[in-house]
Amino acid sequence: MKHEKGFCCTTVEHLCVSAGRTTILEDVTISLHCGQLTVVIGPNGAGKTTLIQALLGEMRHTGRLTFCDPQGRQGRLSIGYVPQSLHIDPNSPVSVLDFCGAMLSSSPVFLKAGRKMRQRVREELSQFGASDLIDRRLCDLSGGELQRVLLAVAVTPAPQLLILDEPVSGIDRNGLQVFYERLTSLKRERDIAILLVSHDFQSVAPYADRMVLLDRTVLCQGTPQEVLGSKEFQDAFSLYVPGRDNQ
Ligand SMILES: Nc1ncnc2c1ncn2[C@@H]1O[C@H](COP(=O)(O)OP(=O)(O)OP(=O)(O)O)[C@@H](O)[C@H]1O
Repeated sequence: MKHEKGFCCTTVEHLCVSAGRTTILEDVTISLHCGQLTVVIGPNGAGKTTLIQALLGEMRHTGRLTFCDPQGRQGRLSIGYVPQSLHIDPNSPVSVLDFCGAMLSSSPVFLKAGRKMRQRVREELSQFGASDLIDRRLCDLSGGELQRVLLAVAVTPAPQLLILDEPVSGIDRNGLQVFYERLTSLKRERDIAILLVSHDFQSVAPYADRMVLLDRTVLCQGTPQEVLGSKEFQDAFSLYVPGRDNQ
């Protein structure tokens, strides 16, 4: 049965991460709805990257991460991930086709993709305006080009949750808008919950459905307007806003 859009939900409950005696994240509770873009913001060292690592299971944590369908049944959560950057050997001969083919088929990267796989990769890349990159070497791509390729791989097949860590570095203003518009189409057409960590909260705000202000714990969450207008936001970024009570 096809579910109604926006009704599936990934819930992060009471997530805590410690390193030795240091508590990096404490009691983080967030709901991430399918078809919505949730943007996590916070000052440097707030724990944004740690949150992503914990959600990906790369960092030990306590708390629960659950996925529920519209009937409230718990299911297995599939996650797609686009990292902030990827270290690629500048001499690596691996092409975009080699990389995507290996990711989509789980074959070793040295096995050349056949005609069918080439067609499939081209189709996936075309949805992100990246089909012309198919024969380029990965190491020759710009930051923005690489992000598009990684995004195409991360959403094939469509995960329930897509996590993006600061994917805008290396992308200019125009590229940034196109990128956010692509995310908007993605969440609508594929009904994916998207979690985006961003420093550029002003640019991303018009595209965000929800915003979470993090600093060790969740200080504030709600619509972008609610969060960006909150006292917690002002305090976290030490802002003085003329015309309002800054006490
Ligand atoms: N493995 C670790 N052991 C000890 N401390 C850690 C570890 N990983 C991160 N930290 C500390 O946890 C805090 C949060 O780090 P994190 O990188 O998650 O923050 P962030 O919000 O992503 O920061 P930025 O915006 O600067 O990238 C920092 O003070 C960092 O030094």
